[in-house]
Amino acid sequence: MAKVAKIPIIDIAADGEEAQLQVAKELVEAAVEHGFIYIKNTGRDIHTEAVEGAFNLSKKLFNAPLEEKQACSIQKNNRGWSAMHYETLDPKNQRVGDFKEAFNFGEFKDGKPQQPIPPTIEPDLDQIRAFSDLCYDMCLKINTLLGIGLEINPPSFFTTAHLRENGASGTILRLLHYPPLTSISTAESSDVRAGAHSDYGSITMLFRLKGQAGLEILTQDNKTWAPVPVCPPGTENDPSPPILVNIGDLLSYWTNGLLRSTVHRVVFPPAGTSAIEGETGTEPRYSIAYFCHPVGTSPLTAVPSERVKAFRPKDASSSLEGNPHTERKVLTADEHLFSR
Ligand SMILES: O=C(O)CCC(=O)C(=O)O
Ligand SMILES: [Fe+2]
Repeated sequence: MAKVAKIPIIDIAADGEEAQLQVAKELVEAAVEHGFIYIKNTGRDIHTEAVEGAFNLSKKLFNAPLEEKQACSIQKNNRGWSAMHYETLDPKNQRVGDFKEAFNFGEFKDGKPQQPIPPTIEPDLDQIRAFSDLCYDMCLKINTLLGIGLEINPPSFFTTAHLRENGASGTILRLLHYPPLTSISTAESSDVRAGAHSDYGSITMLFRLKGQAGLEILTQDNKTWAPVPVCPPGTENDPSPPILVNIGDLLSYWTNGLLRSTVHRVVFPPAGTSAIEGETGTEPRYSIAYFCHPVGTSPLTAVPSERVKAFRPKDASSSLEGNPHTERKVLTADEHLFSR
């Protein structure tokens, strides 16, 4: 049976400068070592009702008539609905596309979505906006903690680059729906719910539901897949499962590879056996991801942190070999995104 992933659990709801510094250091170590971090959800930053409300809305949206969803099909701007098998995250290893459907909300402007919305959820737009606002606030908080933990001068370096008032960004709130194994008669062992990939942006915040297995990360040492429990030991009695935060490619690039962007995927858990007690793949699975991106025009200039400057990637074949801070062309966040 696969060993579960070792991912640190951090409570960022610390008050006082000293406690905050401690949390910031832990967060950076987790981002360097694992690229994934559980943020304990005691309901202070994102309350239970907000998370539950978002999942209820997600079910409502995916249950909407097909024509409503089709009328909002995903556009070049990465906003809208993607149908079952539309996306293939790991084309080299997948026979068919991902067994999932998704709906991407881009940033709202003046309180309004900038994309077609299925009429079924039109009355719920304020709720969606409020939920993305909570995610946005938490994204800023994590960016500030990373700045403190990396001893960046000023510590607001990453946070400033994410401020909405400074312009539009590729930030996306994504609702995901994965059908249960039982409703798919043709699934083969190579079929996955979401193929192996790393995320593009700065950080991703992932919300999952208790009991719903599927997410795995690629371990660094022996390159095996390790399942990621929804509620790791110590969080079982929290009001909501922890929020899983991971470092995306942009932030890894920006920090010269110091912060790790980790490959992950979503699978059909093997029938009958359960790698994680209390989790199965027999129900439809829902998850919600908030992909943070800096403002598109933000230049990804050298990070003013001694630790980042001194870091040399271990992988000699890496294109980041030698600290490129002094040599490489400064990309903007949008240029980095479009290069993907
Ligand atoms: O659904 C999940 O657990 C993960 C989804 C994911 O990795 C993604 O959408 O990038
Ligand atoms: Fe992902």
